[in-house]
Amino acid sequence: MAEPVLSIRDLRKSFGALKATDGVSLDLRPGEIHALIGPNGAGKTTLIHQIAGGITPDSGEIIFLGEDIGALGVAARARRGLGRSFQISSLAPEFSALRNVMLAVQSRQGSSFRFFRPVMRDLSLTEPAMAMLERTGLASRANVPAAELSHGERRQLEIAIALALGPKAFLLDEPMAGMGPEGSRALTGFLDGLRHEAPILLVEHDMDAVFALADRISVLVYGRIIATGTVDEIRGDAEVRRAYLGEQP
Ligand SMILES: Nc1ncnc2c1ncn2[C@@H]1O[C@H](COP(=O)(O)OP(=O)(O)OP(=O)(O)O)[C@@H](O)[C@H]1O
Repeated sequence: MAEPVLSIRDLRKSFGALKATDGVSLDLRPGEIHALIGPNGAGKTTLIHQIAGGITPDSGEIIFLGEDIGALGVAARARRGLGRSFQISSLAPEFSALRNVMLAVQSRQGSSFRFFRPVMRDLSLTEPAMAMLERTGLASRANVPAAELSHGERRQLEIAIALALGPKAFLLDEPMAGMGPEGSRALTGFLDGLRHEAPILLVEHDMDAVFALADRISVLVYGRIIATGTVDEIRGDAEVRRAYLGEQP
């Protein structure tokens, strides 16, 4: 089997007496969507933040592309290709959608000197940025300020920005949240293709999306993974049904 792109080994994080991450190990393999599901407060977001670098684990390893990235900050992990889309605050609200993606393209290209060219006419930035907006279905909204985009459109913009950074893996925390049925369907189709570009660790409460997309699912309950398996294995797992799926109407 191919080497995992991302490997979490025995990760632990407590907040006071609360074990938010209690010995979590999981792999993200090339080409897969690995969904992380679990009840509210199970520790999904805390786990994603530890992988992205925003929260420091108490112990454990995070191996990305064969390298232990545990000591690196958020920006250094992103530069190595750990793409994420869950920080709406990372958008510049007054800038257009296009300009937001151009900033990401520019940061990927490095800080070359561009003092003599008006940025919006710089084709080396506008063309790839426009291509990302087209891929995420946002091209017709390219000139709209991020602040005026709908919630769903902002999620699309975050993904366009993540794509522009050339990720080798994606961390997506509830991309379907706040999307209508049509938006969820479109995003599901988009993510389906994206896995071949970079595997995706997907935190999602929308079970239709999870069951449609996931190659594997890990179920997190009280900071521990109680099961990892295919959609069929997880649906048929008695403990999972009791701890989580059974709660769903
Ligand atoms: N900074 C913090 N300080 C103290 N407790 C925290 C902190 N962050 C998270 N927690 C607690 O850790 C536990 C896990 O929270 P987390 O947000 O990771 O869960 P989650 O699975 O993402 O939940 P949801 O599905 O509701 O988003 C919760 O009990 C939460 O209250």
